[in-house]
Amino acid sequence: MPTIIMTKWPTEIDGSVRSKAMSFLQKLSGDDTLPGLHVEPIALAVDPRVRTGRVDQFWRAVMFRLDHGGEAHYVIHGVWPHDDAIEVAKKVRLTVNPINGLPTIESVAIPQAPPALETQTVAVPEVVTPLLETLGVSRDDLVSRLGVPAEVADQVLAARTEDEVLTVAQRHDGWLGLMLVDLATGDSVDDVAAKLQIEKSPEIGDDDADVLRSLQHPAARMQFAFIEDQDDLRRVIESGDFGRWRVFLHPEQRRYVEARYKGPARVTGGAGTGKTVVVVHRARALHRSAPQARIVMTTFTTNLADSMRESLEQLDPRATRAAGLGKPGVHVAGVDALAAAVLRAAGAEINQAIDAVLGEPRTDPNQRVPNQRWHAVLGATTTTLPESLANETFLKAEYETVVVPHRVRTEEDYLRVRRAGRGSALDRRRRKEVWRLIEAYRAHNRVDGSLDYAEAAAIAAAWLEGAGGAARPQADHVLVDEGQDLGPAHWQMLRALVAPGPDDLFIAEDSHQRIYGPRLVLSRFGINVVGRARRLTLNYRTTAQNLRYAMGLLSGATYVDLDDEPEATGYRSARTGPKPDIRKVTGTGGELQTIADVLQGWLAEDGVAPETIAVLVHDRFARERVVSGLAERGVTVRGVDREKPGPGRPLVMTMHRAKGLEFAKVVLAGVGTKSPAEKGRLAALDDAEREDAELRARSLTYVAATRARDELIVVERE
Ligand SMILES: Nc1ncnc2c1ncn2[C@@H]1O[C@H](COP(=O)(O)OP(=O)(O)OP(=O)(O)O)[C@@H](O)[C@H]1O
Repeated sequence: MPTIIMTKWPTEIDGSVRSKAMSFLQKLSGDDTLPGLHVEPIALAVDPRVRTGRVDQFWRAVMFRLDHGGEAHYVIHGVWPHDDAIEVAKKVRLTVNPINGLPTIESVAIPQAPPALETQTVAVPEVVTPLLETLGVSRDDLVSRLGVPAEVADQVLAARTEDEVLTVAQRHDGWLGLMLVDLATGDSVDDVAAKLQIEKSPEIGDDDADVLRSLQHPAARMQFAFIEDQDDLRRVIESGDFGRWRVFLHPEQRRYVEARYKGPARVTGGAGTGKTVVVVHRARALHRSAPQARIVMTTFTTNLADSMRESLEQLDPRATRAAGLGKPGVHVAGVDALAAAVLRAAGAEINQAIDAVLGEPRTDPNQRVPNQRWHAVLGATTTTLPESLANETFLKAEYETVVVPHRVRTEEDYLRVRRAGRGSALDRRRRKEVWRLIEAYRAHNRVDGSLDYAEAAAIAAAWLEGAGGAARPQADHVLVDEGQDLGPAHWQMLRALVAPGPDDLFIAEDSHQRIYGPRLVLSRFGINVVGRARRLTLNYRTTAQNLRYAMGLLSGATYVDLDDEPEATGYRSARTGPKPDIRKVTGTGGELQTIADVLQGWLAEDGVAPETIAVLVHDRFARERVVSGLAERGVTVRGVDREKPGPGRPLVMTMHRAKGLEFAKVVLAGVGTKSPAEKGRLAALDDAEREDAELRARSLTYVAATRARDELIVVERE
């Protein structure tokens, strides 16, 4: 039976043609000799492998036929109206690059347009050394080492700035475009060759078997997908632009999806580099190779867990959802929901685990402590501690990063515990005083019998580790997204959820986006990823201009990853667009009017779906203010809290809520301003705590700025 190999189609086709194309390809993959398919060569075509096929009376498919091992293989180039299809078919050619062994589809009769070297973003002086020359990349490197076609090499060598190289890169899909982006952003020729897994002298010719081999190369699979079954086919045809992640992985993404590790592994990468995509694909790959395996996919927030679950369903509707924690299939849940599931699974045995962590019972372990509890405790208890310690931020952090994970049950335990990683030193007298507040906190919780989130996770960990019995792992593979936001007790629980072994834990993280969790080092929790930590660098989401602005927000601060190593930067994007627009405004009125004007302008543009526009603000109060302020100015928007955003209106949400989401156009409001309450809170903190709070505030703005795919407007109050 013929094999179908799909490409990213260069033409836009609407739904009805798509379903006809689907039925054509289904028939083709069953029997390519069926007369109704009209699979025919084209006279005078530059490539003798080219064929056309009849999709319907009006539409034709253009494809390449390759014969190998007694079977036909069809590389589907696209679907066009009849006459256009014949024109395309005459000119198009599928070749193997003789230097790097990668496949290329080129249209021989259409000359390459010269690079449009002017861009609106950079003022270039008259005489400037071309960028690649400055970076030490020669024509010989490009042509003879990497296999860049000579005319493209000449164009990029003439380009003076990064944006000019990106303009050339944007004209070339697949490995060639990617190569140019990586070179423009400073990768060495060797780095590029290694990333794309290009061998020095691939022994590859140009017959059908060679072409097929080249189509299987990891770098080729960014553009070419071998179809295994009808579901695969449907996924590729229906995916469109936004569904490409389901099919065409970057070679590095593919590597981390397919790699099998001896123990925990970690992938880092800036916002939008496709970490979530890797986690979801990897979960599916593990599930496919062992359908009975118990796979857990988790992240910090419930909203993100929901969207990962949806992504898995889109990727593979047949992937089995586990019937619950500890059952075969894929179980997707936010990390705190996971803790709750463990507590439920433990039944009465949980009491021993509660005792191991708290040293006292809780009557209602499934109930969570209300948000304001530390506040209430501070209001009701006198203390001799200075304000820099007697505040909610310090006490909560001390409790969640020292007391709970160390299972400190008594004052004596607390006086002895190591407070590694905590900024403020505490002498014995102060420790006693802190412990008094912790006792008060626990006393409040005893009354309603509840646990806070950190306690619940630590108790879940204790039960899984075997408090009162043997260890009780509930999973074979655990995959974690947004790892930077998890706290110590979460890691204890995840470590205990799966027995140490091959592919036990896979973690995606970006320390630049740490907005919830404390700084911590994974090895303290028995999670050792040394030698298995990897990095993604290509941003798929946002334009190079937005990315530069977002990275600029981080400059000057120091970030370390979950291995305590400095976080790298060097992220790049293959897309270009307008520079972010920074608008200075005066007062709340000025801010609201500017946002209203921007939204009205965007809504008036053709083809803009309102729900792809978002206004991101600091907190719920600002959200409510913006929603009503815009309504007063005639712009109806939708304030989004925890629920799934609906269609039809621009959205207003907090920057925290926007984590993991993306929008075509984004307004960031309130950047650079702090409310009086926030100023007061920061002023009360000690230096270490304040520094961390400020780092997180920066990260929050970075998270928000990286939600914009195309356009970003930042409204700053003077
Ligand atoms: N191989 C790919 N092909 C096309 N699009 C991709 C690919 N990988 C990722 N994307 C797209 O890039 C965007 C960002 O991907 P994803 O959310 O996985 O990144 P992330 O690193 O988890 O981002 P963040 O840390 O900001 O949440 C998504 O729209 C995703 O569909």
